[in-house]
Amino acid sequence: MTEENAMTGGGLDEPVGLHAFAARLPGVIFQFHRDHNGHMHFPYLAGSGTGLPGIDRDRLSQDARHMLERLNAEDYPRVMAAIERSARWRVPIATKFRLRLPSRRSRWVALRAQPEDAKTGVLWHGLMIDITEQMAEETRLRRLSDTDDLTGLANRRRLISRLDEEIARSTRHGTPLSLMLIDLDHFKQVNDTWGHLQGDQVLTEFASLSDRLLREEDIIGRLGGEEFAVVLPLTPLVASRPLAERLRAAIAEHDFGLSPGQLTASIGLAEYRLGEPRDTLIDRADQSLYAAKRQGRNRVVS
Ligand SMILES: Nc1nc2c(ncn2[C@@H]2O[C@H](COP(=O)(O)OP(=O)(O)OP(=O)(O)O)[C@@H](O)[C@H]2O)c(=O)[nH]1
Repeated sequence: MTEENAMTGGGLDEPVGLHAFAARLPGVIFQFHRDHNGHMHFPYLAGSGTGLPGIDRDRLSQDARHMLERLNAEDYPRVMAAIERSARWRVPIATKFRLRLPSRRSRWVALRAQPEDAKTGVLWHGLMIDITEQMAEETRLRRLSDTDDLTGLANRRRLISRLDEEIARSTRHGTPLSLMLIDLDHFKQVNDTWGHLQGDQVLTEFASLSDRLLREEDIIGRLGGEEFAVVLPLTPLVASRPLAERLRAAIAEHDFGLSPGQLTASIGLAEYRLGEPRDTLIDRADQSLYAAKRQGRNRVVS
């Protein structure tokens, strides 16, 4: 599109002014000013986004707080820090935030702005664009890539990432953390006797049974095949044992639609030792699990 075309309304001959053109943009362009006393306002603000309910352009031209007050509480410190960093080092702002609307719904907004020195402070030239739909799609994709297809539990990647987060938390605060590995016993026989589809059904049912029995803060995931893991935050070994025992008993008693005494599980436990690598913790839980299998299965070993 040539510049001349861009300045004509709907591609017709009638020319439109820059402001009318800006008002039609699917977003917002702005100038944002912060004076030496920290007062902020928008000397220029245009675009279709300025028509959002609750956004008063005239008030914003006097005082930016009218918009900053509408930022989601979680995002507010991050946005303010980005403005501060940009003002101090004259680096561009690139951030995103949620803007609360009067309907109590909120929209995700991406913001890019370039700072420059102004006599009275710092002046930014920037744009904002609504990215609510993209953020929803991103969340959906992340959930898909984090989830085990068959059982709907966290997959290995997600579980290991949550384990790493909990290890970091435990290291920082000195709080206890345990890891439980669960392996269904003789699962090959389930498949061989009842067929692979029934095997899949058992795995799904096992997943929802375990999910129901665990506490809200416990994180269960499927490591692969018939092996599962549970990250138990704020839980020392002495407290994880009864939990594992309850789970083991519930599995042994549950009717999976196979023959009686049908399905059992072996469980290995280990408590995180301050400073040990994540894989060492997994190895120790795995050794406990192996011991449970060796000792006859359908048991908990720590
Ligand atoms: N139906 C089904 N079976 C699976 C799936 N993933 C792994 N398996 C089966 O799980 C079985 C695991 O067998 P093994 O590793 O020999 O262990 P096991 O028979 O459970 O014996 P122990 O663990 O020693 O008690 C294999 O037959 C795999 O095919 C799955 O997604 N669906």
